[in-house]
Amino acid sequence: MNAPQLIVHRDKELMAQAAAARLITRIVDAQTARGTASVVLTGGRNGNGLLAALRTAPARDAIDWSRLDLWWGDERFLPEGDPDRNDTQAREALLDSVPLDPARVHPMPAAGGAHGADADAAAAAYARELAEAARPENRGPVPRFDVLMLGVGPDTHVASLFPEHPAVRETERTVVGVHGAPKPPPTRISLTLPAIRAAREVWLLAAGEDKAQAAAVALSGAGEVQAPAAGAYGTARTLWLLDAAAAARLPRARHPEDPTA
Ligand SMILES: O=C(O)[C@H](O)[C@@H](O)[C@H](O)[C@H](O)COP(=O)(O)O
Repeated sequence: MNAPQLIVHRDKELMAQAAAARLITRIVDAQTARGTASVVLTGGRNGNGLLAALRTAPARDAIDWSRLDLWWGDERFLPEGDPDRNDTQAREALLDSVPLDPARVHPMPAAGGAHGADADAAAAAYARELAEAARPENRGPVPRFDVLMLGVGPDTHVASLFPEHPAVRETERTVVGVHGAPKPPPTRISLTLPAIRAAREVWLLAAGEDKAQAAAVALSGAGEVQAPAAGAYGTARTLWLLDAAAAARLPRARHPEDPTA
């Protein structure tokens, strides 16, 4: 496992803008090298804040939007178009403003769709979609994700993997249904840690003082069942993008001087 890198920005607005700029560069590098790029989106305020910052970024259209694959790390299992769905919020923040290829945007199934109210069946269908997109050279039954982004919850959850819940213990499946989630809504779909760890780069987004304890716990050597964020790392890079408030409880040794102070 590669050691997490930490970057601390002055405040959450600057963190979102800097992370958006970083994502543009990463996508352009991948598209230049391989003709395509693949990104996994996260829900939540920090994730949507990054997408909104990307929408207004001056270099936004350096990205070839027609050659970008978008997946989700988790989804609230609600009807299509529900305002609380992560994909609804992502479309409002960015996706409806850029010329993506709809065939390359992969939302997780909605409640009341092909799988009715069965979140487990919906999760299995998304796992099949991922497996179908995988190439022989990929690590397991998911495609190569260039960047997989994860908001970090105050309890250290990432995606819809909550401390001590069954989904965080999954070692085989890539996508699971989540029931009884402590963060509403209770029924969700989530990538599992094995799927997350297949990504080249995993970026964890944590801004706000309500994330300070979670960052300190996750970066202190806690186990992944107790602190799922501790189990989120990439094959090439693991990057924590924080603001000063979220970094406030990190031990000095883990708290790089804020380069933007
Ligand atoms: O479906 C969700 O709610 C998200 O995917 C979830 O994992 C989120 O990223 C964290 O809870 C952080 O959310 P905030 O950034 O809003 O604190």
